[in-house]
Amino acid sequence: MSQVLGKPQPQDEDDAEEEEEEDELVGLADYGDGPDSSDADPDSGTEEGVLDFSDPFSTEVKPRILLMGLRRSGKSSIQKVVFHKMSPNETLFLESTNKICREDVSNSSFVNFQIWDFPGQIDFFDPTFDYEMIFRGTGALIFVIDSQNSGIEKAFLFDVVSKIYIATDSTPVDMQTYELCCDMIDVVIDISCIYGLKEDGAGTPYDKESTAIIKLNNTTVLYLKEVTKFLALVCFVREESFERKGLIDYNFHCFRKAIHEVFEVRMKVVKSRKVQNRLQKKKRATPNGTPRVLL
Ligand SMILES: Nc1nc2c(ncn2[C@@H]2O[C@H](COP(=O)(O)OP(=O)(O)OP(=O)(O)O)[C@@H](O)[C@H]2O)c(=O)[nH]1
Repeated sequence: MSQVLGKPQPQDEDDAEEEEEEDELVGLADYGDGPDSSDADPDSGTEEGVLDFSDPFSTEVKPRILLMGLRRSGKSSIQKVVFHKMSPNETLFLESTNKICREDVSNSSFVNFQIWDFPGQIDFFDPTFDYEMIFRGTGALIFVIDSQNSGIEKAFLFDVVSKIYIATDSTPVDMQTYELCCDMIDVVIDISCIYGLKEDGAGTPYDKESTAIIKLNNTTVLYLKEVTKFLALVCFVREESFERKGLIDYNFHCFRKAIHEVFEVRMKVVKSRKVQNRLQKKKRATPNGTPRVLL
């Protein structure tokens, strides 16, 4: 996470750790400082250069996304368009990446990971690289939305900053539907930025519960509801069902509660991991090499 200007600097290692811990916990509930890029030189042998993805004493264990592919195959473009709001046309002017770049993405409560961009010219199969590749599913988060009974035709749980959908129901996703949701998020987020998160925009049905409604046609309504400050549920609802909105709102209420519980568990896990790491470090050695705990 990048350093915050004007913030008093920690006095010692423990203070620094505590501050980092606080930052991470805050990061789960608030925006961080946005993406933080750094170049990692594979030859330098520094922390950034060594491709050690498994530091056992690391206090911050972030999932890592490795962008790998042929030269000029679009790795940097994906990163810029998804995380920096660069328009696809602008990627035409991107220069070739000539070293490994690492970026911390921590500007939302849910999306918190590192991206490593491996430039096309790097021979990833060079035996001097010590790496391990793990492909992990993101894990579906949509608990059961009672779509049949509530009249919801399609539901997405979005990270509103990156507009990545974290989860969706089991019906197929088509690009048009997805793009419509993204446009709606853009509009709602713009309005909420202008008028303050909990205020109505002029003529826009953005009420105090952070809800937005757009009537698409005679049969479907697009319904957005804020789940947390960073997550929004966007649903396509049949209009006749929307008239009985109580059931949808009840479903939403249960869903929101479950999501909040997930975050509470996550906060507890992060906190206990930090405590464990600190204990482990203290046990290791004093500055003169004497073990702190005499056996
Ligand atoms: N037509 C088309 N062009 C693309 C697409 N994605 C990226 N490009 C273009 O391809 C060129 C290379 O894109 P980069 O994102 O720099 O590729 P890279 O894989 O990071 O390249 P290296 O850094 O050399 O490894 C740019 O001019 C992009 O505008 C795509 O989906 N379609």
